[in-house]
Amino acid sequence: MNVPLKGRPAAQAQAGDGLSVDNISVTYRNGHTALRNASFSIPRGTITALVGVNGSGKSTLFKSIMGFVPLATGSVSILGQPAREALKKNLVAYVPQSEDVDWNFPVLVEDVVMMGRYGHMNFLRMTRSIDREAVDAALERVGMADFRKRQIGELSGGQKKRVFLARALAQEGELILLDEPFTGVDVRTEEAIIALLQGLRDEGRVMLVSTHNLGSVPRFCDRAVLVNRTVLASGLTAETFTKANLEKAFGGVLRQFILGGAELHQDAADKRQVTVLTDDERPFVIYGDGNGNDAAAKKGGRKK
Ligand SMILES: Nc1ncnc2c1ncn2[C@@H]1O[C@H](COP(=O)(O)OP(=O)(O)OP(=O)(O)O)[C@@H](O)[C@H]1O
Repeated sequence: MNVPLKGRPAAQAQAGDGLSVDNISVTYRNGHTALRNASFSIPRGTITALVGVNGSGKSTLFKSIMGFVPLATGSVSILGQPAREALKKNLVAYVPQSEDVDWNFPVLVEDVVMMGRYGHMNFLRMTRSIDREAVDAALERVGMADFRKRQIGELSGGQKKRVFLARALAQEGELILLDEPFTGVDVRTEEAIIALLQGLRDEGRVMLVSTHNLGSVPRFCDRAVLVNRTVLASGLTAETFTKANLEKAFGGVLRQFILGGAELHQDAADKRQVTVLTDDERPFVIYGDGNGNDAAAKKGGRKK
C-alpha cells in the first residue's frame, strides 16, 4: 500500500547530527527557480520554525530535503550523513500539508500510521509485533487510539494532522519535517501538537516546522529560518525574529498589517522584542525576550 500523497513517492525515513542545508538551488521543470543558494543548519534537540510568505519556497525546501525534487546546486546533510543515506535509513519523517494528501484514499487510520513502519520492514512488508506496538504507542501519544478503525477521510482537520503525526512517531524519525501542522486546527489541538513537539525535542530529535502563525513561533521554537526564494536569516529565534528580518521576509504584508490599525513597537529595554499593537490596543508580542514576555495577545494598555 502506498502513502496517499498525491503524486509523491512514499515518505522514507532515517537518523544523524542535526540538519545542514548547504547552498541549495531548485528549479522546477517550468523553469521557475523556487530556491537559490539557500543555506542554514540546525542542531539536534531543537524545534525550528520555517517562515515566509506564500510561494517563498517552504514546501520546496521540504521536498528538497526529502529528495522529491532534484537539486540544481548544493547538498543536504542529515544527522551527519548525506540526505540520501539518511532517507534510506528511515531517519526522516515528513508530515505533509493537508492539501497534499488524498483523503479519498480508502485507508484506515491505523494503516496510515503503519506506513511509518514500512522503512523498518522487509520487502514483503510483514508486520511484526514491534511494528504493531509502535503503531499503538503512536496512536496513544497523539490521542487517536479510539479512531484507529476510521477511514482517514472521515476525520476532522485536527484529527487528520494527529494521524500523520502518529505516522511520524511510529516511523521513529530523528528529523521530523512538519508542513503547516497548525493550519485548520483549533487552539486546543495546536497546544497538544506543541506539547508533543516539545517532548520530541527533549528526546533529542530535530524538527523543522513551517508555519504562518508568527505569534506562536517564539513560544515553542528555539530557532527560526526566514525564507523568500533563499534563506534570508537563520539562527536563534530571539536573534532572528527581528523587525528588520521580518520586514525583509514579509515586506508589504507586515507593513499592511501595521498600517491596517496596528503598529510595530520595538521594546526599548530589549531590542530583540517586537510587539504589534492590535486594533483594540492589546500588545501582541511576535518574538519574545526569553523572560516569558512572549505570550501572544496579552491583555494590556498601549505601550509607549
Ligand atoms: N511543481 C512545481 N512546478 C513549478 N513551480 C512550482 C512547483 N511547485 C511550486 N512551484 C512554485 O515554486 C514557488 C515556491 O512554492 P512553494 O510551494 O515551495 O512555496 P511555499 O512557501 O510552501 O508556499 P505556501 O506558503 O503557499 O505553502 C512558488 O512560486 C510556486 O508557484
